[in-house]
Amino acid sequence: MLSDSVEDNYCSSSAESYKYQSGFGNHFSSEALQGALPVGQNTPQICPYGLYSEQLSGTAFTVGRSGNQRSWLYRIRPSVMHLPFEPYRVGEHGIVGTFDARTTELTPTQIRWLPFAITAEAVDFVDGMHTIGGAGDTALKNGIAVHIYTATRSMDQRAFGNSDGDMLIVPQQGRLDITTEFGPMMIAPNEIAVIQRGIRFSVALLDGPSRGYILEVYDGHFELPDLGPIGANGLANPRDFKTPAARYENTLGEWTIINKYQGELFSASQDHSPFDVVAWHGNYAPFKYDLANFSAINSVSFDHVDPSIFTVLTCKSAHPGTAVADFVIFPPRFEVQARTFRPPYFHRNCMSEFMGLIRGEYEAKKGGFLPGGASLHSMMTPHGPDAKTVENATTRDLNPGRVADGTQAFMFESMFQLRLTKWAVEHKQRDRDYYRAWQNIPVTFNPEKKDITKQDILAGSK
Ligand SMILES: O=C(O)Cc1cc(O)ccc1O
Ligand SMILES: [Fe+2]
Repeated sequence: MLSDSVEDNYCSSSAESYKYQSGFGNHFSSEALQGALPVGQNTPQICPYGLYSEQLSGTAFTVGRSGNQRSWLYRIRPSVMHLPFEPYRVGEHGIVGTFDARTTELTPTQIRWLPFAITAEAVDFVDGMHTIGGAGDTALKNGIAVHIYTATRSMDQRAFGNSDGDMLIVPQQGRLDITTEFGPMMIAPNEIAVIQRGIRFSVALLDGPSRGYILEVYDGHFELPDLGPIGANGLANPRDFKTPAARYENTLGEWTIINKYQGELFSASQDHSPFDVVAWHGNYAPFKYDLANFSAINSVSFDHVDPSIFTVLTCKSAHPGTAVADFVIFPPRFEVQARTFRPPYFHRNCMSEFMGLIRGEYEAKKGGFLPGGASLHSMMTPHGPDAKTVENATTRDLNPGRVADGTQAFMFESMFQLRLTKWAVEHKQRDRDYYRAWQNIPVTFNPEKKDITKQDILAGSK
């Protein structure tokens, strides 16, 4: 038997400590100690090195083979060795998991938030998580939530596990060192991580005050979109996804497990590190992806292509082609379309569009939509480029050019109608003047002249 506290091969602060396995949806195998994975079976009577085997199911046992997800963890102690869960900060934490009239408010209006302020107080990733809005109910495994996190300190001997859904984390400021049961991973702004239901993790801040966005889905898992006529390659390529390699710590000490269950938080203490998984195998495992690896595809002739062309990951619903949520980005790229109104078009959508900005400027809104801020254009609510963008788009020369250089905006697009938390609706960073973005769009209609020129538009705007 290994004795407690003698062995500690976990050190997350140096770059060499991150080792990844490449691929999307693979059946991975990883061991931090050679020979720790049982050969030929999952549950030997006694596992190598005296480890315990534990299955983590990401889908019901009986889900068909192509969709079935589970992993086997070989750990020093089974994760059940903790004291009972007790309510944690009831009524105080910022998280919501049921989106009804008790917890949330409704408005179809266009909403924008200036960058969410990062508190000066010492707040870790869990305590710094606030729900902006969502739909549905975790208990029915139906719906989504959108959260913002702002954090100023690392989680200290605390691990977080979410019984309610999978979380897609989009850091906007500050690199995150995320220790997971499957091993450590580091994500920087312009990278994302997905941590699925039930997987415990702890977030350390590598660059001080940090901020980012979280998309949580209560059912299904994120997958790569089908490519159809695009062919076998392009958009997010499978081999650019990275899953951590096993790394464990064998330490005693007081740990707190915070469990999000039905939108409430519960805490349980235990006398040892939860990151004691020495080896694991399976296809239910967290992963990260660098958005710079996205191979963007778009029109090389004319017209603005729908933003679905930039889908990184999708969580499918039961309705083919209609997503519980898509994670879409607006990456730097060339723009070459001829005779085209190039920015995002005016739009009313049967889906909800929540957007955030990681860095730079978004092509449809040159001011007001800022890194660390957000916008929500709800189902069928009109939106589109602001007045300045419209003027530029209708009067500019359409040379080939670059769009969005140095920027990265993204959208969580969902089939659900979102309700907003009071926190979000009343937030002091809410931009009450957002509607003004569209008020000065000029009327260029002239029933006597079919072929309106740039000069006509410029003359009209004087
Ligand atoms: O800015 C938006 O609203 C997102 C968006 C972008 C785009 O290129 C086309 C449609 C659309 O809704
Ligand atoms: Fe839109």
